[in-house]
Amino acid sequence: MSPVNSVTVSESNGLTFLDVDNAFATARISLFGGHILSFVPKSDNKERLWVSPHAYLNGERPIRGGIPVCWPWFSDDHGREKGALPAHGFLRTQVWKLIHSEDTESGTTITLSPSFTRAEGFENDCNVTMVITVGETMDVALTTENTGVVPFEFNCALHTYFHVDHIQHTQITGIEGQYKDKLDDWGLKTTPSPYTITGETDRIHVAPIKTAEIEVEGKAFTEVVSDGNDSLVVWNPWLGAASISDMDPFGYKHMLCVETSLTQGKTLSPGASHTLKQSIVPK
Ligand SMILES: O=P(O)(O)OC[C@H]1O[C@@H](O)[C@H](O)[C@@H](O)[C@@H]1O
Repeated sequence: MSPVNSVTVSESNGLTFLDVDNAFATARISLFGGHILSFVPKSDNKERLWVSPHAYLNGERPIRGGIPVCWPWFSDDHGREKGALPAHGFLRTQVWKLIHSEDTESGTTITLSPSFTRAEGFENDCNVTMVITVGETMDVALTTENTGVVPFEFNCALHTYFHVDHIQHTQITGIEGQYKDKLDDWGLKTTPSPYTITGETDRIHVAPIKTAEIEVEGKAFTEVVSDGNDSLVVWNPWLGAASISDMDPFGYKHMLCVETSLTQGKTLSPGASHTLKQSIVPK
């Protein structure tokens, strides 16, 4: 379909990109992965997302940065041995379709859908759509609908890489309680207060946390509002970035993943649907 006036379509290295430019913000979306790469609100012209300068933007690998869509499993939680199936599922490495676009008084809405939702490790009938609204805030809603005759279980995440000027001057507010530490055999730990990032961090906060805020240099920068989640994941590879081929060794200084997630297994009955939402709210 032809998109609306605020959206420009371009191609590069075999990938198709949608660039949104409206009264409120600019944004960039790759149809490969249904992957949002940029959100710059016009209120302050500051980029809210981070994309690695070494990201593969040619369809060979998932894109490092922006908002990878994890579905129908999170990380390697696919029930087989690690590496047997792609980490974070198979939506972030396929080409999505543009279903609809619309300009409204409050922004531009783009609806995307993956080309396929059934693959090794997940053989169920369902529809997946993602509605992206680019306005004063960026709102992303990922809906999974069971169109089959048997229930199924799935997980998903909006694995957002937020841009921060410097990780050592960054603090997260709004997260309390315990988290599961992937770096310590999933041991349960107490969330630090203040919540700063001082080393490699890979945590699943298993609670339906609705609002978390990223503060940089003591000032609120980006609020992350979640809905339909059972967890919030916080990830920064720190010096481990040096061993990630599509990150540079110091890339960790300018990013922080705060991921609106389902990690505990959501069962959908036939006919039922679930929406995972993340809003990125500039402060
Ligand atoms: O390198 P990937 O597959 O994009 O994953 C990045 C990270 O994603 C996070 O969500 C996981 O908690 C980490 O364990 C993982 O390393």
